[in-house]
Amino acid sequence: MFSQISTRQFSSSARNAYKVTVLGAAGGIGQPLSLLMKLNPKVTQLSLYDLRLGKGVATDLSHIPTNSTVTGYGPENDGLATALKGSDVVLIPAGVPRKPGMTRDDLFNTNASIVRDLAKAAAENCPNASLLIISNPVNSTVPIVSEVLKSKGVYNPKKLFGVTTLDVLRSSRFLSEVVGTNPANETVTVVGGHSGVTIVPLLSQTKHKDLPKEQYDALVHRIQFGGDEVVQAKDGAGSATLSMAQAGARMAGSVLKGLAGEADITEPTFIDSPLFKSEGVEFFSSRVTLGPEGVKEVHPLGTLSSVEEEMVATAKETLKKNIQKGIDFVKANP
Ligand SMILES: NC(=O)C1=CN([C@@H]2O[C@H](COP(=O)(O)OP(=O)(O)OC[C@H]3O[C@@H](n4cnc5c(N)ncnc54)[C@H](O)[C@@H]3O)[C@@H](O)[C@H]2O)C=CC1
Ligand SMILES: O=C([O-])CC(=O)C(=O)O
Repeated sequence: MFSQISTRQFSSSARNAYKVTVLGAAGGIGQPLSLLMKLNPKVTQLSLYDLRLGKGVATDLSHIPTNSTVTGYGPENDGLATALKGSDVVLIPAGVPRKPGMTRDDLFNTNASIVRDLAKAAAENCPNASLLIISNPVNSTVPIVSEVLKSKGVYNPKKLFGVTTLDVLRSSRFLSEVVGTNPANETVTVVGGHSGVTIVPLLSQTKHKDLPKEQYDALVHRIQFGGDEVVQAKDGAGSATLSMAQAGARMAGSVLKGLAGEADITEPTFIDSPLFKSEGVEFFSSRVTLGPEGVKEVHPLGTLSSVEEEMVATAKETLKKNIQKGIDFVKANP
């Protein structure tokens, strides 16, 4: 009897105990994100890696009395490989953030090789893990990871996610400010990608579809360029970290719920998507239902207003270039 119970506890289909690894765990996003993962009851092993301070952050978090062990690693003694081994979910917020005047694409030269190398390590040490990419520019770093995984023969498109959840959080918040409601009751689907015009909030699918044009235009602009607001307010000290940690923890929480077999877990996320592949857009963010194998269902965009149709068309053109840039980088710098 006892052995039956223990077997069931560890069977992969009904599991509720997961190893989550954060790469870049000592950074502005990494620290609060790691804290939030420490508070998630599905996480029983939290593994933190950074070039510096990984062990310090882990020791600090390890004093919180939740049901998980926390282990910190640096690059010495094969720390990255050890951090990743056996991971179910890997969150990647490693890399440099923007300063005022920069676009996310300006981060490409620095962050592309960081993400490529971390993806190689993930491919070698936890080829079945769900990988959640936060490092910018997301529109290019996600294709970088897919190319690396393909080159290692372990690419599973159902388990690679670009984290666009912050756009979803901002949409709820900013919409609620305009219409005077509780943001907790405002859900907005955001599709496309994660930068400027590629961020397309589908406000026509909310109950506030008749906003006056001026208000609507200002709201869409604020959602698309919400990141700039934080970059300017931080004045050279980085970009969104705390709201991003909340967004990353929500996305990771949803992926974990999907892995655990919970029903109807849906999030917008930037994935290897069938929606516009025939038009040459390999990755696209839309609502995705998450399940035990990762992506379970990719939802179509649904009915769009004519303005949204135009925004999606513009997003696709920019996305094609951003995606190709990532693919070309790995081809030229394997
Ligand atoms: N997807 C999204 O919605 C958002 C993405 N971001 C992006 O997240 C990234 C991180 O932002 P912050 O945390 O504010 O930056 P940060 O500079 O505060 O932290 C980055 C951390 O990454 C570490 N790191 C650098 N190279 C590494 C490597 N090879 N291996 C492991 N760790 C490494 C650094 O040591 C540092 O601790 C940036 O690229 C930023 O643009 C930021 C906000 C929102
Ligand atoms: O704006 C940035 O550079 C960081 C980011 O992606 C965001 O806040 O959405």
